[in-house]
Amino acid sequence: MAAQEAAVDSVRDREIGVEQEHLDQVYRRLEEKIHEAEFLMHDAAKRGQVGTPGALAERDAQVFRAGIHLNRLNNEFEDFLFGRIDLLLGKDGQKGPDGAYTSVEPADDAVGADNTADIAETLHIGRIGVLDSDYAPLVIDWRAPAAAPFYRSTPVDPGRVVRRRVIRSKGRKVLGVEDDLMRPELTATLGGDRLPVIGDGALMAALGQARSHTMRDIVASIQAEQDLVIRAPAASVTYVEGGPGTGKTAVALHRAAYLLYQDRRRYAGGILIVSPTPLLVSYTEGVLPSLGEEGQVAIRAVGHLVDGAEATAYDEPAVARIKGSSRMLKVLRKAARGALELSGPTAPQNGNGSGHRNGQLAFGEEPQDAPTGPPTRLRVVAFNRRLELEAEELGRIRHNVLGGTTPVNLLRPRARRLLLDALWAKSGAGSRHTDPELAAELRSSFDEDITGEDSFIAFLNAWWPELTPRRVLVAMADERRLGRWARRVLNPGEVRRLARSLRRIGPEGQGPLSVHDVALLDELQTLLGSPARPRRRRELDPLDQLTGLEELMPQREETQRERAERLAAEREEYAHVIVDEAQDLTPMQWRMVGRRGRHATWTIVGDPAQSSWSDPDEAAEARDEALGSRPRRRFQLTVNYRNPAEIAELAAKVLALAMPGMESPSAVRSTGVEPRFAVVRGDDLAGTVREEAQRLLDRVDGTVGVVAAMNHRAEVARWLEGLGERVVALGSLEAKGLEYDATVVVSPAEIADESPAGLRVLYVALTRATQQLTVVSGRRDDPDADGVPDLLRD
Ligand SMILES: Nc1ncnc2c1ncn2[C@@H]1O[C@H](COP(=O)(O)OP(=O)(O)OP(=O)(O)O)[C@@H](O)[C@H]1O
Repeated sequence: MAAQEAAVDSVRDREIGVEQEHLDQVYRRLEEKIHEAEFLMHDAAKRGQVGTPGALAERDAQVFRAGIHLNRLNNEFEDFLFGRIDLLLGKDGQKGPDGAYTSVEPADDAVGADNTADIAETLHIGRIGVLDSDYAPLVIDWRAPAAAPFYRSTPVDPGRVVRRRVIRSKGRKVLGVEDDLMRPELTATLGGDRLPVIGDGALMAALGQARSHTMRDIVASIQAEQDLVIRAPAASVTYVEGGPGTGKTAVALHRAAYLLYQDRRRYAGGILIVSPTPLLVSYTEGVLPSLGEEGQVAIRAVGHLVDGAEATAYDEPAVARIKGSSRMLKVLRKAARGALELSGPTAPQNGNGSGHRNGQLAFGEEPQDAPTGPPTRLRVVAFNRRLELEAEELGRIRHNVLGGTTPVNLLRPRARRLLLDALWAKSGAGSRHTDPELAAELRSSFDEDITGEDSFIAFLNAWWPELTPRRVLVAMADERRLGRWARRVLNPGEVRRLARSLRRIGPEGQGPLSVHDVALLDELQTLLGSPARPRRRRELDPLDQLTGLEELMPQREETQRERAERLAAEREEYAHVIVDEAQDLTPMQWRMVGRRGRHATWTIVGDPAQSSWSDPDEAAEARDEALGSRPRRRFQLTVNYRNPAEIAELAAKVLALAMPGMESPSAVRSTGVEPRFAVVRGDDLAGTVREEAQRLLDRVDGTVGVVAAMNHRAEVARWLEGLGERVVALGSLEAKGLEYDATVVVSPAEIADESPAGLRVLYVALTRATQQLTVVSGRRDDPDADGVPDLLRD
């Protein structure tokens, strides 16, 4: 027995040695490339300014890229090389651009009659591709077509793959190998020797690792059903559904990296990943650089999509429901136009006391001011005559201009023209000349006279100010006014709630916003429009005045980065939009996201069973509107890689209540550790929660998440003070998409009662742990003798 183990160990060591040799070769090759690039640079520098600026820049860029390459390999990638496949002879004998044979199916004579076969090709898979000096592949990029069999091959459908190997490495050192045999019936030889097979369970090893506060990539263990989604052609809409832990977020991120690799030019337009919470953004953000992509991908929380507006406040469910509903569109349309008329002549209001009597006052220079109402009369002097427009005429003109759907801020020139027309008619000067040319001349000098007058400019600024989205939102905080704009759309109770919630933004519009407010601001921006402004002149680019190479290096690096950042900041639309946790977007949020991908292709991942939006049908309708008639490809992910079976089973009880008939994904592993139920002693909820968190901290190496109802999260954070950085307190809605080694779920009943979608939110909370779960019941949970709360009993 011992001898057998020793033999296995020696085969393992030998195989590790084989992979180590290969990795050494890869690094040697990379260093060679760096040297080549450095030589080119020094050579170029010696020859001074012989090359054209373009050629120098190109060479310099090559050095720059090579430097980044090595830097990354040395520092960032713990496991640069992670896979290998040993393949039978292919059918067609064609090579792809990466030098590997591309056919998926084996040649007819690849396997002998006695079930023996020779390995015809061995490919190593890594985070980026490396070719040797003869352009033969040393490492194939994981996104290349030739790497697909590494993920797709299964014993049922092996293709050319005989042995699939996962290589564990750290920096330049190979630590271990794990093999799967795809064709166990074969006797395969490699270079005359029998093909060895080492251990199993590469996936299980990956899943068993402790969790940290940031997500890892899954590039070494992507599963076949996930790979299909990652590599799906980017035409139109790719729609992915799957239960908790099926890898939707991981797949979405890997897909972004794949798309960029596969068609860099097309996606130079940028990829936007929309995430539900800033917590999930910071959890996932690190994954892309490790996949070999950065710069072109923006990961943003749905509350941070509008520049200059960051959602920090939380709306109670009843308010969120109003703000998120597509009914708001009607209200906002009215408000965007109505905000011009605040307590004005055509709509007398209780108002904020209009200080403006006529056009002589300096009106509304600060559009950010709380609305004070427009002037009621225009007085000017033209051709030595005093001309006046009264409230009623002004109202008529405004009404006239506002007909149609043109954004309000873009209508100002039209309003100005109609004012001039009305004044011209008043002046009677039109009848003085019958000759059209003379009449036109007279008219234009009349216009010039008036528009040069300070009082006219001041009047126009006050009567048709440039409206900002915030200003309109502030105007909506007045309940009576909002009632008018929301007539027949919202009921009085809804108007009251909405107005009260908007008062949080304050009269200056600088108070905290919620995610739902941000979608309203974005809609208003579209309804109001931005008047054209003179463009800022582009700064001189140092590359345009290229002189010498050496001074250029540091400068160039900086300008490249700056330029990337500037482009990202200016970007309003993207070439591809990925929506994570798509089930949670409200109709108004779908509109906001939709505007950022009008010409984009889309990847949408979500799980209806985890929706915290109370009316999933309405949201689905808005989603369909945002996506238009683009054709959809649907995928389903079915395996839960996060939760052990013990936790998944418990969560399935809540799923059955929340979405009867909906199937749970099947858990891929089991730990033998059942969820634990704790009951609060006396009234000491704080003590019990703290104790359970401490208990779990002692049992796992990684993180512990404590999930409670939204309105208890601050309190729970205080209970956990001093327990260290591995433990985090979360509100139920913040837990979305995250995962921990262990979780404590505090009072399921409270979470479930929190909102109409409460059971689905509870389902989310119960599916966050990779190893252990404790449920703490309060009195409201009605626990039985074993501490199992009512909601989680059979
Ligand atoms: N093929 C895989 N290999 C290794 N780990 C995987 C694989 N697929 C998923 N995982 C891991 O499973 C966990 C869940 O993945 P992810 O968060 O992407 O799931 P999800 O479907 O978005 O879940 P939820 O809907 O609950 O947010 C992550 O830790 C992820 O790294």
